Amino acid sequence: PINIQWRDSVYDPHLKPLKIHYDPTTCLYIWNNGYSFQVEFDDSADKSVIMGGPLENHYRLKQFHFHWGAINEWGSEHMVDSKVYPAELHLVHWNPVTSTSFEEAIMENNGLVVIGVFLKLGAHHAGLQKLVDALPAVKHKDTIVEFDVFDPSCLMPSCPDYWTYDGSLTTPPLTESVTWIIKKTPIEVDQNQLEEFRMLLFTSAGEEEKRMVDNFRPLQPLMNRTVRSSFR
Ligand SMILES: Cc1cc(=S)c(O)co1
Ligand SMILES: [Zn+2]
Repeated sequence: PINIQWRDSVYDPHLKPLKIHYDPTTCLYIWNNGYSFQVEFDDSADKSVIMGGPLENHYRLKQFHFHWGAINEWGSEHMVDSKVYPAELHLVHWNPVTSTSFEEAIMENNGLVVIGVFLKLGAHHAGLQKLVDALPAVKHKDTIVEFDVFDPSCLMPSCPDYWTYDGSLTTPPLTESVTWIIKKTPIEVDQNQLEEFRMLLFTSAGEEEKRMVDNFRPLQPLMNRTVRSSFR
């Protein structure tokens, strides 16, 4: 993740609007992978896909997860002009044109697209609450709960503006295979919803409990990369 300096980003008039078509019935389950809680999707067909934006072709939704802090002062992976948010949603997609599976796409250039959405403290988020209500069932690492019919579009801000840059995964294998699309406008969630995230555990049942908080990676230097914006 990087600190997006608004003034260093370059408006690219060729960037198209991002097109998102998620099929709620492709939602499979939620699980605690010991790093975040993750909602997995059936990616065996082009049912939940994104296209447009900076993308050459369509990409399939595989999973989404969040990164958050122990307190509201930090938690997001990206920053905007050094402003951090209490949490960040990542929707992970892979390229079915150049790869036959997500696992293969991870190792490919342009294999993955991750849409990042900032969460800020504010109004209750009704769409998120369905997810939050399921979290007690995945409190411990390697627990899983069925979670069907959920449309992650409800977690998208209505504002179409985004930044985009080519980067890497934020966790091993850290391959430089990711096109990042970071939405400019955060979504609002309330204090109780953030606190439910912080009730999850990194640890398995029976182990000494470690709260799942601060599961974000530190900023990386931008190096010679350019951040493009879809808006002036
Ligand atoms: C594949 C993948 C992507 C992200 S962004 C993450 O945090 C973990 O795994
Ligand atoms: Zn992530």
